[in-house]
This record gives sequence, C-alpha cells and structure tokens, in this order.
Amino acid sequence: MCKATTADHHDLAADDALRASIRRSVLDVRARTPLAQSFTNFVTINLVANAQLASGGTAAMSYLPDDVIDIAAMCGATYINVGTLLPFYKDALGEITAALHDAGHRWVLDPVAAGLGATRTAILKAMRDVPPSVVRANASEVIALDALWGLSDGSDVTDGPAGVESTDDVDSALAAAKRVARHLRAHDKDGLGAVAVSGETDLVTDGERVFRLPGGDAMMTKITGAGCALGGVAATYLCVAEPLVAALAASLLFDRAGERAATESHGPGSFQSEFLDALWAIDADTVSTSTILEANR
Ligand SMILES: Nc1ncnc2c1ncn2[C@@H]1O[C@H](COP(=O)(O)OP(=O)(O)O)[C@@H](O)[C@H]1O
Ligand SMILES: Cc1ncsc1CCOP(=O)(O)O
Ligand SMILES: [Mg+2]
Repeated sequence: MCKATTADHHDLAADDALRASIRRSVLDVRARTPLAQSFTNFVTINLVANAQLASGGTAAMSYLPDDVIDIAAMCGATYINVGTLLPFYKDALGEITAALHDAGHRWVLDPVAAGLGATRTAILKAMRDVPPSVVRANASEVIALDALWGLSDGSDVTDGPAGVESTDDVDSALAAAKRVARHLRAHDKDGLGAVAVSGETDLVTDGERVFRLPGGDAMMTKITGAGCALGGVAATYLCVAEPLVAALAASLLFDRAGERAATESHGPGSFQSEFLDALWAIDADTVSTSTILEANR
C-alpha cells in the first residue's frame, strides 16, 4: 500500500522495508552507542562530536594517519571532512583513505567547499579511486565533486562553489548525485553506496532510487556546522546500517530535530542547544514514519 503524493513522487508505504531498516538503525545506535571517528574541520569539530553523542553514538577526533588507521580497526565507520585544511593533510588523507579502502572500512565524506583551492582539489581528486561509502554535502559541493571526479557529462547548471554555502538548489544536483552514488557503489566491496544532498528539501540517492525528504528549518543555516554534524551522524548510523539507510536515517533525524528546535528556541544560540536536545529526544518511530518521497521510475 502507498499513498500517492504527486504524479512524480509517492510517499513510501508505512510497511516499506526501508522504513523498518531506518527504524532499526535508530534503535541500534541507541542500544549499541557505536564509535564513529572523525577527521574533520576545526570550526565545527565540537558540534560534530556533540551531535554524534546526542544521536546515541560516541566520538573520537584525530588527524594522524597511524592514529586514524588504528582507530578504524576498532570503530564502525569514519567521517572525513575537508572544511579546513593544513599542508600535511594532503599526504595524511591520501594515506588514510587508501588504508580505509584496502581494509574495506566504511566512511562518509563531506567535501566542504569542493572546487575551491588547489590543495582541496588535489585531496578530493585523489579520493576518486578510493572513495567513501557515503557522500554528504550541499548541492554545489556534489556538483563540484562530480566534475572533479570526471563523472560529469558537463550538462549541470551551477553557479559554482561559494565557500562553504551552496549557491545551487538541491534539485540541480540530482544528476550529479546519481552519478557520484553509482561511482561509490562501483568501488564498494558489496556494491553499496549513497549520496545525501542537503538543503530545504534533502535528496538521498543510491544512484537508482531517489528520495526527497522535506522539512528541517531555515535556522539550521544560521548555526555553523549543521551540515558537518549531519555528516558525522551519518557516520554514526553507518556503524549499524548500510549506506542508503544510514544517509536516510541521519537526514530524517536532522529534519525532525531542526523542526523541534525551531519551536523551542529564540535565535541561533538557543537553536544550537535546543537542536542537540532534539537529536537526543526524537524517537525511532518519529524518524521512520517521516515523509519520504520516492521519485516514480
Ligand atoms: N532552508 C532550509 N530549510 C530547512 N532545512 C534546511 C534548510 N537548509 C538546510 N537545511 C537543513 O540543514 C542541515 C544542513 O544542511 P546544509 O545547510 O545544506 O548543509 P551545509 O551546511 O553543508 O551547506 C540539513 O539537515 C538540511 O536538511
Ligand atoms: C565556516 C567553515 N569554514 C570552513 S569549514 C566551516 C564549517 C562549515 O560547516 P557547514 O558546512 O556544516 O555549515
Ligand atoms: Mg557543509
């Protein structure tokens, strides 16, 4: 059974297996408190760790290849975010991503500001052949990554990268997101992978199926790090679930938490603390019964 929403989309049926997997992932994270480690930017590192804890996981942050590679052997997934870069990151990330790939270890990439800077471009290009399981990014970053990895057919209309914010709407990244997701799956040991494009209505795809997740709140763009924290929490879910389920569960939890925080807060400062409280409070049923619009094929 499914309730039709538009000619183009339908809301996933209440008994769809994907909803059950999303619900299971939320419960499993809270039951198991999995560790997802992060190599992330130093603007939002604290929010990333706190969001992972509030969602039910645990956090560990590191930048040294030997440390990250050792921790990868004992944690469920890794989060890599290229928001702030130092000269040694180019070698460090090359060594880390090659080792994660060789070990078949699952990880999430947030290609913050993709398309800007020769060092960031070199770092992201080098990830092409040892890619993550999930890419979590805004629309401009997904379009830029698709081009950097040589997957683009050149037909995307983009206003180009503009720092860490998106200049493109989510739907303009649809084709790029599908290509990137297929690329991730082609390199995954089990053929799995997903791309989560964030914005007013999030878009999640495994390269074949496309899901749109309405909701959240514009206040999420008035604190720094909502996107980074979403990537970190996607890694937390990746500890217990396959990439598509992890990307959907994290995006839905963030949408519901953003809505709740908006009703409780009075500006960016209180929004951030209410948001962490909401990540903690939103339950598995609320996440898994959210509107999930699947594009009709
Ligand atoms: N205009 C908006 N309305 C509702 N939710 C939004 C809006 N913009 C972003 N979000 C939410 O904020 C979170 C971070 O997304 P986004 O701001 O696109 O990431 P980034 O900070 O990497 O650009 C996501 O959970 C997304 O759903
Ligand atoms: C402001 C800033 N500068 C470099 S990384 C960063 C944080 C970006 O966070 P988000 O993409 O989650 O808004
Ligand atoms: Mg971002």
